[in-house]
Amino acid sequence: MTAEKIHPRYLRMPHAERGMVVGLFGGSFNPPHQGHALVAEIAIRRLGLDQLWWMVTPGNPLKSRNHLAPLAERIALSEAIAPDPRIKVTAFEQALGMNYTADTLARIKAVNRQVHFIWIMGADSLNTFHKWQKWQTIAHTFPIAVIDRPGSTLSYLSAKMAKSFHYARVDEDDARVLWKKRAPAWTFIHGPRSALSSTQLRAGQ
Ligand SMILES: Nc1ncnc2c1ncn2[C@@H]1O[C@H](COP(=O)(O)OP(=O)(O)OP(=O)(O)O)[C@@H](O)[C@H]1O
Ligand SMILES: O=C(O)c1ccc[n+]([C@@H]2O[C@H](COP(=O)([O-])O)[C@@H](O)[C@H]2O)c1
Repeated sequence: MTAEKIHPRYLRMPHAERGMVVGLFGGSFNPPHQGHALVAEIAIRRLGLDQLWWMVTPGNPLKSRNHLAPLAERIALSEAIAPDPRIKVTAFEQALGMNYTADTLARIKAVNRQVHFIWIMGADSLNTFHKWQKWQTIAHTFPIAVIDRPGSTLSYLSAKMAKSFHYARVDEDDARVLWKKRAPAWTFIHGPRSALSSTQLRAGQ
């Protein structure tokens, strides 16, 4: 399926008002599942978000695209599963020709100087974060909230990112004011967990 089948509203960066706190939740969503919806719900509540941009990536640079469903399909399934009107499903990275998060965040920052952003990811992503392009730049761009995930609970201690930015860790009791912190700043949020994964769903389990 090609970009022409994607409604143009998904190819524009969502609009946020000045002063808003906006979570950026990037993912392959191949397919999206209730674990993603739970992360979004926890992030909205614990971080006090006005919006959460559910950013469906054209393709994770570290993953093979062999079994990647078309972007239009991942967008439609994300819309169907996103539980809250504050969630804005988007795929504007496709239109910008970007799939490196560092580039995306630089662009978001450049055009939204008055908005407060927080990058959101699951605990498994924290484990591999140091393999992302310009990962230290990402950590210096926006605060980061890591949501616990079964199997990766200890990443907040063992991940390379966690060690490198140990000094910048914020207690989860202060998650609601994370947006006020100057990056680097990150927190690890515990709460209800889901063991679901897209891999499992693709395997039909
Ligand atoms: N069950 C879950 N609990 C917490 N975070 C999750 C969960 N599932 C996915 N995430 C997070 O959501 C984001 C998008 O994940 P992704 O779309 O790759 O899903 P996935 O289930 O990990 O997929 P796959 O199994 O194909 O790797 C990532 O930051 C990931 O860490
Ligand atoms: O920029 C990178 O090098 C990079 C490497 C791996 C993952 N990411 C981003 O991380 C988000 C989660 O990806 P995924 O495949 O784990 O759902 C998604 O927005 C990807 O574009 C980004």
